[in-house]
Amino acid sequence: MQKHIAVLPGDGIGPEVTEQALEVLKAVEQAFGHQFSYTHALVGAAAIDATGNPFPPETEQACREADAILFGAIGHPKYDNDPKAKVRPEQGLLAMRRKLGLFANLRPVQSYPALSDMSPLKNDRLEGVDLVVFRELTGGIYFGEPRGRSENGESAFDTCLYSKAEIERIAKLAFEAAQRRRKKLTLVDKANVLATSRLWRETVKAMAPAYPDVTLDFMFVDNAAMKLIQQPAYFDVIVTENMFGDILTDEASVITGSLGMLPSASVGDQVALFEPIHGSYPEAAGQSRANPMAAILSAAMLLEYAFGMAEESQAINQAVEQVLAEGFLTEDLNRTNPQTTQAVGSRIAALVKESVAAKN
Ligand SMILES: NC(=O)C1=CN([C@@H]2O[C@H](COP(=O)(O)OP(=O)(O)OC[C@H]3O[C@@H](n4cnc5c(N)ncnc54)[C@H](O)[C@@H]3O)[C@@H](O)[C@H]2O)C=CC1
Ligand SMILES: CC(C)CC(=O)C(=O)O
Ligand SMILES: [Mg+2]
Repeated sequence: MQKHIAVLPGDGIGPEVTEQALEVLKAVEQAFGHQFSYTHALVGAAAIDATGNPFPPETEQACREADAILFGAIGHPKYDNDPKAKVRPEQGLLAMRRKLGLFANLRPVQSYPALSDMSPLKNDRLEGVDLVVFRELTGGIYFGEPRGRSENGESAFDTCLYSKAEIERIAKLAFEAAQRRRKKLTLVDKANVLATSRLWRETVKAMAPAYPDVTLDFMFVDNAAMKLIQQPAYFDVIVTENMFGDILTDEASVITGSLGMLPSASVGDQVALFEPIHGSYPEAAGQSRANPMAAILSAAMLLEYAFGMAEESQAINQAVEQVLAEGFLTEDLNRTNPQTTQAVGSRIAALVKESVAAKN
């Protein structure tokens, strides 16, 4: 099958983990006889350095012309450490999500038995953890206007804004996912305090009768943060607003043992984008120390969701599980004998090819 992928490596570890995801995609092409073409484009600090714009028009065009987008990560300390910076890499990420209409970010979380020693959670809490967070991605406090500083600079403000339509479109996807899974949906909010959360609760509750096979419950975000650690297997599908989903999923990554394990899919009405949930991890940039699995598992999600290639996606997931079982891992998951980013990516790519060759 011929497909076209826009590749946006971004900043920090973004390029090195994306390179490994590409190596694995090339292994899939070879093993399954597909032909993918790739267009590389700039985003984030790399795009600011080259063009002054963190999401330049050429990048937007490359995204719109693609069948799917593979994204690494953005962010650079020179902006993080400058509160007065006029333009920031993160604006590129937010603009990309908004302009491409990527309103739902699906973040699956599962426990891997091979990593149980790396998770701070006790083994009995890890059993059967298989949940997915539907994080709203183009609304809420990351986008609401007005925002800024008071004239005397002594105070600052942000706006959290949601419309019923924004809530309904992501809740629909979350209800449908719950129907395909264990039929349980949890809305995480702060409806005891926030007006936006009360709108979320009212809107999602009103939709529930259309999904009679799904059990819907509600949980305050502070309680959810605790429950994710105390009893993660409680959850099936979580739907939540932008900032709560952002924070809860970094927290949920400790279930697996590393932030370098969680992939995601950002979907909307047009082209979908696939990205690890982690950031640009600047401390490790250029050192081949970062875990490439979140990026590689994002490529597996791309194959399944954007191209309908379930078997190909499964081949990657199985190769990752095998590498986990072998203990052939980067330093976040193997402190005594760590492998490089590149070695782990190449091992997964080789296993994909071997597994397909063994079947033929
Ligand atoms: N989607 C994106 O592009 C995101 C970008 N950022 C940006 O990234 C920069 C750094 O932000 P941080 O808060 O430090 O978040 P981060 O996700 O880059 O790193 C936090 C910590 O997680 C671990 N980690 C992250 N990715 C890893 C990987 N692949 N392998 C092993 N360990 C990994 C490291 O211990 C690291 O110190 C900032 O500029 C921030 O704005 C942050 C989050 C998401
Ligand atoms: C700029 C941030 C919203 C990025 C982030 O933390 C994320 O998308 O997970
Ligand atoms: Mg985040």
